[in-house]
Amino acid sequence: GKFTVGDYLAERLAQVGVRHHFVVPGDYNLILLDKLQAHPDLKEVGCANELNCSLAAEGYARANGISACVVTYSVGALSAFNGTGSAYAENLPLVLISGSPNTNDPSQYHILHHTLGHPDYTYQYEMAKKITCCAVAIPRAIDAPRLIDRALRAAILARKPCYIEIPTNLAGATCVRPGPISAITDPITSDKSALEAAAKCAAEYLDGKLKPVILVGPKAGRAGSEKELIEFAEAMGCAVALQPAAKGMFPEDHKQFVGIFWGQVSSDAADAMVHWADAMICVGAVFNDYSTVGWTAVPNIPLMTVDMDHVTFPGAHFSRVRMCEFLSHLATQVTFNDSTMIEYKRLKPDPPHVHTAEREEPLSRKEISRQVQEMLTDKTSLFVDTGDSWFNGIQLKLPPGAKFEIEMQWGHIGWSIPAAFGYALRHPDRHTIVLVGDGSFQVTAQEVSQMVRFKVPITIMLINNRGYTIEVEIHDGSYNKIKNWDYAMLVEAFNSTDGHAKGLLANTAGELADAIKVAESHKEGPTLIECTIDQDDCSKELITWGHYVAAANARPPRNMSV
Ligand SMILES: C/C(NCc1cnc(C)nc1N)=C(/S)[C@H](O)COP(=O)(O)OP(=O)(O)O
Ligand SMILES: [Mg+2]
Repeated sequence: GKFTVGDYLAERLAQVGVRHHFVVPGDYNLILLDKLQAHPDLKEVGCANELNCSLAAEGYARANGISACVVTYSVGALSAFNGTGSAYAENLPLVLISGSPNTNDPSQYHILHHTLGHPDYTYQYEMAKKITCCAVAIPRAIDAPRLIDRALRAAILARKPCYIEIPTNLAGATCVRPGPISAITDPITSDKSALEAAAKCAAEYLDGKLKPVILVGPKAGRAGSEKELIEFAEAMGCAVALQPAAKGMFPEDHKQFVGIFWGQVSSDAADAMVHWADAMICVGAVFNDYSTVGWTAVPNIPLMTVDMDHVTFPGAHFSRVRMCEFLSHLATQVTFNDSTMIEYKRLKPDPPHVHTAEREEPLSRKEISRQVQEMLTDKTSLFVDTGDSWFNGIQLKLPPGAKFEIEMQWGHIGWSIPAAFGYALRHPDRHTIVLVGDGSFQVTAQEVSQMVRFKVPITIMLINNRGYTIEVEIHDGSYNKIKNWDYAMLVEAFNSTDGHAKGLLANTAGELADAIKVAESHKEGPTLIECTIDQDDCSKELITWGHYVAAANARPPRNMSV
């Protein structure tokens, strides 16, 4: 048959590495879905709603490097904007694709369904521009190759989402076949002179410094620089601290790992090392209100920062220097200096004694963490949702090979359920485990039914503390209470007559241990374990962190009258 706009998009998505595309159908995108479905390399994954569809694509992009979410106009896309915002905040190239009205409708001033009820349908495209690095609306079939290629290349280079809007009557319109994919995927390498000048500046910055420390942030992983980071760190010989959102991006069993730097809620004396440093090399770091504990933990020495495509020093900036190329170049230039590791050996706290609860003891947060720690292997990918799960997850020690996924910049409660689903489809080889609170779970619970449908054996540790405990610790009120569900029963409901999920309840340490054994041998579908703990049984880190974040939120408005 004829080659169409939809076929062009399908071929390009397959060429950039997409193997599953996440969809919710609607009459503006049905022809497009047919074309995507027809591509041999693409597997269509239906989701229960467009918020979850976009969050599943966000999680898929973490596993695959790029993802696609296909929704219908307005009623679909406006929900998918939330997962797209997450992809923007988290530096993930999610391709948001939306069907849109027939190209004849605007000039006929037609009032159409799913729209705001007036004949101007450009509002979605205008909104999409704000939350993507490139937004295109295809006006004619002949423009499709140029605009689709532009959006895909922009997303791949910037590691940000892009938006492609395809009118319902263009998806099946005739289109030329795509040219070489290298035109889309070839990276922009560092400018040679900028790279050399930046390396020279680094030598000057480090010259004479006695106690350099490397601080790793979340963009180090997103830039695909984990290998070069290890090379650089080993050439330096110095302490390596990680921001919480970067957990898992540098091996925690590495001899130079000194813990998570998170101000007063740091782990393993990482804060002492950062405060002791006389030089700090920030690699992909993001200093926001949460990672600086309400601005109480902002480094106060001059920094050298290595970002995804530029490098800065006190008094210098170099554009078009790619992080991975700069780090591996520096690794051949720097002088080995392990003074910080010698000091760390003096400071490193002894591992805390962890109490093992008796089987009949009521479950506590500490006992859950102890048992989850024992679940972690080199095959584990651990997702931690917004809530005390952040703190419990970040305090866990990752064994070699274990991976960690967190959404600390966007922080959408419930993200972990669809995101883990999308991730696990791309990584069936890994054991995906989710740490999620009861409040978060209630936001996106429907996607457990997709885990049942696609037989994805994810283990969901649902921490039921009867409400929004993070919010309770920041600022309490009746709004932090939620209606309790029978979570184990809910999973049975998703099974209906043809599902194989397991829903288990653990009120005691023994029941949790037994439930984890069931989960580890259950491969036919997800296992949800509801772990009940007291509402105020939260980590000490959450209470400290919540106190400072609440203070930052409460800063009075500057006196504007003078
Ligand atoms: C309501 C909200 N944040 C505000 C919020 C509201 N809506 C969205 C989409 N995202 C958000 N972060 C948060 S962190 C709750 O404490 C989460 O509760 P839960 O999942 O139960 O975890 P904890 O009990 O450990 O806090
Ligand atoms: Mg809760």
